[in-house]
Amino acid sequence: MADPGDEQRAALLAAASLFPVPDGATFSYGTAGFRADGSTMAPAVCRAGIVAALRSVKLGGAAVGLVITASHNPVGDNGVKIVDADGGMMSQAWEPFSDALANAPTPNTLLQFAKDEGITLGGGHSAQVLLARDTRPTGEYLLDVATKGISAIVGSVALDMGILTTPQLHWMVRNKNRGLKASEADYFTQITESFRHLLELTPDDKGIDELNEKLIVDGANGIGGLKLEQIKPNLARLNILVRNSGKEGDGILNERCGADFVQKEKVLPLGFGPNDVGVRCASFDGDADRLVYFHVTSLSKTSVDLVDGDKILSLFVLFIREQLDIINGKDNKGLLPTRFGVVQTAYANGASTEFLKNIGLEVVFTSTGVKYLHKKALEYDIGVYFEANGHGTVLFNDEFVSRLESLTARLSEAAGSPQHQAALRLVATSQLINQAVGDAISGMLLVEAVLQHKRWSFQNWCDLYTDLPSKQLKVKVKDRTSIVTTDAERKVCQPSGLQELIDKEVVNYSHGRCFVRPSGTEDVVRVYAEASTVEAADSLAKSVAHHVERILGFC
Ligand SMILES: CC(=O)N[C@H]1[C@@H](OP(=O)(O)O)O[C@H](CO)[C@@H](O)[C@@H]1O
Ligand SMILES: [Mg+2]
Repeated sequence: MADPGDEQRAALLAAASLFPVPDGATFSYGTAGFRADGSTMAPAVCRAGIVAALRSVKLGGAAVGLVITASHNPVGDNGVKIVDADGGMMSQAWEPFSDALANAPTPNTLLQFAKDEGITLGGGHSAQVLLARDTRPTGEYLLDVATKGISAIVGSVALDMGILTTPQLHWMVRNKNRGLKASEADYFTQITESFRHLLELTPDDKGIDELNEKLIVDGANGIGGLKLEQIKPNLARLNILVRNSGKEGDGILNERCGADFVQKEKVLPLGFGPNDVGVRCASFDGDADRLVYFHVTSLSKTSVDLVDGDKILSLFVLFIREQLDIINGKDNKGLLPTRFGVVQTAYANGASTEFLKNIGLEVVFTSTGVKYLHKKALEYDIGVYFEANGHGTVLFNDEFVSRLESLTARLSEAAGSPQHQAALRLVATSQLINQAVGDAISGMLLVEAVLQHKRWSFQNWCDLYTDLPSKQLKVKVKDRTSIVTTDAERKVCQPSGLQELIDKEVVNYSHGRCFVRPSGTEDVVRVYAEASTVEAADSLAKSVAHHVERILGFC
């Protein structure tokens, strides 16, 4: 009888030889998967398919996800990201293996890894991988490549879920493994229904004025705008207009539009202009996992008033805190004692952190990248996390949701009481906001529901606090990895002497703050500086960038 190991080895060799790794490949899983020019991605995507299938086998056949996307990057780029069985990012413990495999010429790395991990290939657990892609031109081809990689693990099944936003696929994987409804139609039903519930729970509902109902969304010419168009008719009390919608002929993906462009450049995306003054606008990135808001200002033709991830987080925090205070009283000793935490990164504007601390919240910091923030936020009953660039969500712990649901059932005897209403609002929030990952569409609906709840205009929201001026620079150096950081990337520990130089610069500036770190997605060192004026922030960033260039060697 043939050894099942032989069949497996032959399948791996066949897939690997279809997409040989070029000499000197240096793929790195990075902050958010493998990314590069789309035309060069096939070898890494094929191997990511193998990793995803192997991960599923390791997890006893639970569904794992694989998305073909390069998010906010230019249309010619593409990438691949693996979604773990809980709907979150792939376990970090598997990243070194993924790197090794993506850069390895033969399948031996995989067979050795499987052995080390105690995974029996062909041992009865078949793998299940759900696939999706965004709208990039190389997407269809790369999805096919990923399928071939998945098939190289004998007995595995690849399920193509279609063209989706990244958060939709995360949601599907999470739901499928929880035995819940997991189709795209189910996703749409859940978010539109919970949005409607939240609106029904708005206090003193007098309806809202026409201007506040209007929302213009910049879809980055990606998948998010297309999906939003689909659910628009089911969204009560919102008059949504989608621009850069991703429809044929509308414009190029992420080109001078989208959340990354608006947040970094602080200028209007294409398609927006003076006629939009006074209207609330939102912007998604290319795969719709980032969300920012903005206003067209009457002062300048191009600049925007930006509401970034930090202010979205602050709005969510105020809303949730209000509900918790109604249920528990200010001392948190009432019917539903709650561990409520807020997670940010070093890129959070200092004014936002101060605002959150001033209202008595526990704020913790992690390294850059959703995988770190998400993990931290899971430690709380309710954990809110956001990156300044608009990646983020609100996580409700399972045990807490059970307590919340039984409280809601108990309080239904006093239906309509403030406590019952507040508990129902929290339940609806936990169903609206994506529990697997940051999601521009569901995040936007929560923003809209909260603004209506508070009867707030965009300006009320903007005025929560004033962002400190900040500046980000990229420095190209010989080897960015020679920078090693600590304290959630806020301090440099290597090369020695660099932190002291940064400290010496910072003391010269009022409200000065500055840190440097190697990017996880680009071959650059990022410099971030904050100070009380735009000029001071620019100057601090420049001085520190010079030190980085001098010490690490400019290239
Ligand atoms: C300063 C910044 O915006 N960094 C981004 C960027 O990571 P870097 O490691 O900084 O390249 O891309 C990540 C993935 O999209 C995102 O999570 C992160 O916030
Ligand atoms: Mg994205």
